Amino acid sequence: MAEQLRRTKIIATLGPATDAPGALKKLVAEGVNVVRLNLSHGSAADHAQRAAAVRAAAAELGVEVGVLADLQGPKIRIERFAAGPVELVPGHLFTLDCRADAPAGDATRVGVSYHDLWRDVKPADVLLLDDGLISLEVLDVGDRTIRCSVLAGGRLSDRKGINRLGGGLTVAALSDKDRADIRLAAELGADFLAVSFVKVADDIEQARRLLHEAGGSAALVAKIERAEAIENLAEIVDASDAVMVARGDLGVEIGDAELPGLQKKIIREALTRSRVVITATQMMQSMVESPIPTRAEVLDVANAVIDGTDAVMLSQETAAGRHPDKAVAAMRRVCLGAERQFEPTEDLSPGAHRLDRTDQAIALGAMFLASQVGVRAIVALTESGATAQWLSRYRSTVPIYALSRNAAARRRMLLYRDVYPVEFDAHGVGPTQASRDAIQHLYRLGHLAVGDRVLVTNGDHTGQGGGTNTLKLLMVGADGVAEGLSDL
Ligand SMILES: Nc1ncnc2c1ncn2[C@@H]1O[C@H](COP(=O)(O)OP(=O)(O)OP(=O)(O)O)[C@@H](O)[C@H]1O
Ligand SMILES: CC(=O)C(=O)O
Ligand SMILES: [K+]
Ligand SMILES: [Mg+2]
Repeated sequence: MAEQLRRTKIIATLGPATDAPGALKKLVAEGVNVVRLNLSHGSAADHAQRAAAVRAAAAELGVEVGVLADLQGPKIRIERFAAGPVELVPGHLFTLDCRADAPAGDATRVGVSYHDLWRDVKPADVLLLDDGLISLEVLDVGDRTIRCSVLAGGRLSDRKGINRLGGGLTVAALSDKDRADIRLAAELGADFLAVSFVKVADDIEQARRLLHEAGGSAALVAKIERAEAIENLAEIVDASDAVMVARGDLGVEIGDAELPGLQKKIIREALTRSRVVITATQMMQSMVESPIPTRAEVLDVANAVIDGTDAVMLSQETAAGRHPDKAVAAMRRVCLGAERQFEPTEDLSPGAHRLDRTDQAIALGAMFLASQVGVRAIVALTESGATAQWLSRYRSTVPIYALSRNAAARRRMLLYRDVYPVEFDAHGVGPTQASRDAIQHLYRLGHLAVGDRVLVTNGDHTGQGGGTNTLKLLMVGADGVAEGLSDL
């Protein structure tokens, strides 16, 4: 039997743990499709070096890997400790020092990045640190200091985030650092730009404008991690290319008990609006230390796959964990298992997905036919990747080979569930010949075999983005030469 293709895509965050010699290459070999540069940590030089290193590793292995740059956004963080991580003990006092010149922290106090924080909190507020692993209750607020009692303690290290339970603790949408980082993302040639703490569609439109001004062409990812983003979900999804269920901050802003329902809601909203969706944070958290995931983590990753996510993401597990490559291997294994055991059921009735464009209609036609006559694959000849995006919004079991000469488009398609981008240039031949050449190319690569039925989508004019307007049903003949078939 042919090796099972993995349909769900894997994103891994880079960091100190992936800087070790050979570490990146292992990660890529284990199946990472896209790497995330978290612009909340490290210098521009670190990110440039990591982007170059991952491209070198991918080239060496003969695969394509995309780069996602994740803006810090208006996240409030603690500053650094004088002598490494501290241990917070429940019931003990801990003070947040909001002065600009606060000294490096210790087990009793630490500075914060937002110097007006003391104006925004009041006694009895609960502050959550490190995505909720540690919590503090505000006792009193003095001049530039917030005195707290530790509710849930634990190890606290430099630059962890602070949220208030119930939300509402953030400053303006795009900071000066974010603006500089958008220019950095353009310089690095990032394939995806993730915008943190989005509240309204305009946050995405602003980021897109700044990115274009800087010469970037990345796809825009809206991180859904605030209460306001849930209220404005439809307009934000429409304004973005992809959305991320950013469970770390979302869980502390809205309460962790709401996460399962919100994850399903965000994934459904993304798919029906023809957008891509990433599920992120603490998916394999115990693997920061442990070489194997917990049962709960296995179920969590599998459930995200069953919910219909395009991609699952690793954060600290790969950025600062002890077993980055094992975390990727575990994710791959669990995704494959979930994909084997659960047959997606897609609603192909009219109205279940939006149809605004001809290429979307062709994609629906292809999916409907695939479900009726049974095909080995859908082959999409695509310039911009748009047809592959529309095809992949349906949850089916048919692999979609997306053939494009455009490397940037191929890397963007790396996030789409069920889509396998393949480099292919039709070299100016007409559409009929291009479809036949594409099938033979996939046959020679070993993706198709004699006797396979395939659906091909194409445009009347090859090399035109958004021009897909034809659908063909063909069979692979001897030597991979396509033949028509009259009987089903
Ligand atoms: N590039 C990096 N350099 C140093 N440490 C990193 C880096 N990336 C991640 N880490 C460590 O891993 C932890 C978890 O990674 P993650 O990317 O989820 O960060 P975060 O600060 O929680 O994220 P976000 O700002 O996106 O909410 C970080 O808090 C940090 O301790
Ligand atoms: C990824 C991220 O920013 C979060 O989960 O909060
Ligand atoms: K970030
Ligand atoms: Mg976040």
